[in-house]
Amino acid sequence: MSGQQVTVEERHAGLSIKGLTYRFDGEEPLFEGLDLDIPQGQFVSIVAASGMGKTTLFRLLAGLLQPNAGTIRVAGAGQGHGQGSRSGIGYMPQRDCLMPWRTVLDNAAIGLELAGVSKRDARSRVLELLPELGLAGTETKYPHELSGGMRQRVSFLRSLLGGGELLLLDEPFSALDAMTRVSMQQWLLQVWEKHRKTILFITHDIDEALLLSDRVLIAATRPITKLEPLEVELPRPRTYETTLDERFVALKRQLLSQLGRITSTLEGGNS
Ligand SMILES: Nc1ncnc2c1ncn2[C@@H]1O[C@H](COP(=O)(O)OP(=O)(O)OP(=O)(O)O)[C@@H](O)[C@H]1O
Repeated sequence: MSGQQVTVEERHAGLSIKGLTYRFDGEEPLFEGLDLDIPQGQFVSIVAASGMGKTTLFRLLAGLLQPNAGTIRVAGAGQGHGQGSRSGIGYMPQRDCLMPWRTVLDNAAIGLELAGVSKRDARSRVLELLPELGLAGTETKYPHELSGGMRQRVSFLRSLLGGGELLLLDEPFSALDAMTRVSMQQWLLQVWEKHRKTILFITHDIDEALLLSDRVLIAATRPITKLEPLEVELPRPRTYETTLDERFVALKRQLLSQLGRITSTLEGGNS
């Protein structure tokens, strides 16, 4: 596939997927001929029913699974298609997966160390960023000494430092209580507005998807052959007040109606 022509659109994409097809052995396909282009620096959320393959998509993008067909290009990442995990992508799973025996400093530094940065340089980069991420003074603490929100910030920092231009965030706030979740959304918006990485974000929470994203993608078919886009043209910077804006409410109504139509189609198709 390396000899394929690359279009201008693909060259400016943070992520470009062409004809992605994947099925687990002996199972129905989850993706069939899926195309997707995400411009560099956009914040995009995916909303899909449980079990449709969101986490599998992330594992394909991270190179942890290999597609049956199709290509995946990530700006700044190593290979587009092949064996082994893809470098240049930060992957933050639902649960923080911090190592309990490592301090905040050493947990956050590991992504850089794995990328070949010396331990000393990795640590000084982490120390530089801790205050900005609301983690000042936590460097010698262990994960069990932190709140859930703080653990997710450390996990995010590790992904930010270890990854390149694309961050994959798999329902990172789903295990947090409502108040912590709201403050983590504000926090993520501020960090993203400063660093402007391309973010692909999985969530089941419609308000969260609309508040954070430039575009929401909805999985409309099973197997997923396309993702229906909803452009979120709300001004930035956004705060929680944005969720009270009438334009936000109108988008939410539109998204709920799209989801309702899709759900009835999927249920009808599966019966
Ligand atoms: N290793 C595997 N082998 C076979 N089937 C699998 C494997 N991993 C996942 N699946 C199946 O693939 C489908 C998609 O799984 P996936 O975890 O990607 O869904 P999801 O959309 O992320 O779901 P959720 O929202 O519930 O987390 C599910 O039916 C799941 O049972």
